[in-house]
Amino acid sequence: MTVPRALTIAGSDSGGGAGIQADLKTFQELGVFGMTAITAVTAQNTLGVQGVYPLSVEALKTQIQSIATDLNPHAIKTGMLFNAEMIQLVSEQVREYNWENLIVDPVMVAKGGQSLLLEEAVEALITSLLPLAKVITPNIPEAEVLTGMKIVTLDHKKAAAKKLHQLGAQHVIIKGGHDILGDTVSDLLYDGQYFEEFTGPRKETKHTHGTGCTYAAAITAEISKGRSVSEAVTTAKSFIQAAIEEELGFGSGHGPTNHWAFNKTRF
Ligand SMILES: Nc1ncnc2c1ncn2[C@@H]1O[C@H](COP(=O)(O)OP(=O)(O)OP(=O)(O)O)[C@@H](O)[C@H]1O
Ligand SMILES: Cc1ncc(COP(=O)(O)O)c(N)n1
Repeated sequence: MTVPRALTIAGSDSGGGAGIQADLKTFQELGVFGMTAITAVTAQNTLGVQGVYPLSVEALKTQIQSIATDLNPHAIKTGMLFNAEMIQLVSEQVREYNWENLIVDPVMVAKGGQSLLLEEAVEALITSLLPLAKVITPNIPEAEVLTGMKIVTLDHKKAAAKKLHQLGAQHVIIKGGHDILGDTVSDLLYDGQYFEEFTGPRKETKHTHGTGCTYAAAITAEISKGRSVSEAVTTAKSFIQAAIEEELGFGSGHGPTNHWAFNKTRF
């Protein structure tokens, strides 16, 4: 039996709700062996980001090399990439190792508003990494930055998804967490031909730290098992819905989601 294996290239969140920690917990819950290449160490809790300590480009390069030359991941996810040099390096390595199952979560700012990607790195993300992505998972503000378009209506979302596809991403998912408030939250998937919506009930809660990381990690885990993008998003939506609904409720600010809720509801 082949053990599905996934690599996350992202920042460490000391608070455990987002970044590398959210990715590993999600991989584990979905039965996938997780590996990591860390871009930066952050000091965070539910109140915000108290420090960002990027690693050297050399340190990132060697981590990815170690994994690529021995452990053969079936899918690769990127999260916080911090600067243009790291984006350039990851793009080169994705090409060098012929990694086709690349899921790009274009992390830009944390919930509390602190920057996790330098402004001058956005161009590198668009020109170097986006064209290599099998799936890109921006939230609405990230999709606005990447496309230069204002997104309010469903038609705007569709136009932005088309533009991101034209820029080279094979599949685009524009997430609805930041949508105008309603009873439901809808994520829009575009594969270059068809649109598909994934909709669930909106939970009124402040405990949404790491929702984006967790969702993209669940998509990555399912793709590492050989699922189609649409199948992977279906599972990921159920995973994040359970993780938000069964909230853990600790921390004085934006608390983490519940990574074990999905399996608890199934068994
Ligand atoms: N209040 C909510 N209730 C139910 N589902 C939600 C809620 N908020 C976000 N989601 C879902 O969580 C996933 C992540 O969406 P969101 O738009 O919040 O991403 P994000 O902004 O990148 O996350 P993050 O806040 O971690 O940066 C999507 O599937 C979205 O539909
Ligand atoms: C290391 C790291 N990566 C990603 C996020 C985004 O998550 P959120 O927007 O929920 O704070 C984060 N806070 N920290």
